[in-house]
Amino acid sequence: MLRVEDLHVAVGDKPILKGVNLHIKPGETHVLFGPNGSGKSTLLGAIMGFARFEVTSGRILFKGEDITSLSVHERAKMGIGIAFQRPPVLRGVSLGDLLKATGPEDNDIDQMAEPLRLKSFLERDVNYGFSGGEVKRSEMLQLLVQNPNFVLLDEPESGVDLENIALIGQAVNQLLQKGEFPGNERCHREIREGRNKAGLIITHTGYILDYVPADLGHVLYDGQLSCSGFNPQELLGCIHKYGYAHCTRCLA
Ligand SMILES: Nc1ncnc2c1ncn2[C@@H]1O[C@H](COP(=O)(O)OP(=O)(O)OP(=O)(O)O)[C@@H](O)[C@H]1O
Repeated sequence: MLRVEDLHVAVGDKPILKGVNLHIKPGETHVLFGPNGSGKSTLLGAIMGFARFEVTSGRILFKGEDITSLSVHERAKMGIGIAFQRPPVLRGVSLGDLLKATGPEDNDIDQMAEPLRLKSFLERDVNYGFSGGEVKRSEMLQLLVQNPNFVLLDEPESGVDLENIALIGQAVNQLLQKGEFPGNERCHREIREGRNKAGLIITHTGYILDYVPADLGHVLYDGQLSCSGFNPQELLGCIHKYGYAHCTRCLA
């Protein structure tokens, strides 16, 4: 579904990604670990097509098509969605209006907001005054409404309290067709029809893995995938034991 080939990305004049190769097949969930500043969000931003991430060489293919020069809007229409690490506040735009504008008419927004405990937030401006955990739940709700084929999740559980991580996990599973979620009939139809969604999740702690079954894990270190294609839980254990720089030690 997604193929990243020898991707080099710069932000301003600074090279951040220095030859990333990644292949995520339909139905697969991959996890991305790595130290602060190694380029994880840069990789997600480059896949989504944000202009500040300049692809200096390499390419990104989605559903077999080279999307390297496509706009964010075109990529979103092809089925890529992103949940930000630190999403912006949108003053003057209520969450309910945003959700109505981005999703199909047959979505029951109230019903979809209920399990994420966001029904009372629909009248509020997007993310304005939301707590850290509320922002993350709002990101999940926006993605559930958009219903993309491929999701990029940047630290979905960071700042979320222990009880609400389960809600985030449930939402991620719905996005990845690993479980049901109320109010989104289109998603349920797709699950029954067996469509294969896929995703790439950045996590530092791995807490989300307690709820979301993931297939493969990678470590981004100094702009490259230094350790790639391992069981995510085992990889997490190796990072704890040997650190990011030497995590291949117990896996290679
Ligand atoms: N405009 C800029 N000019 C110079 N460096 C930048 C600019 N924007 C981002 N960077 C740098 O790019 C590097 C990669 O950032 P990125 O957000 O991708 O890291 P990350 O792996 O997601 O980190 P974290 O785990 O802390 O979220 C960081 O060192 C950051 O400071």
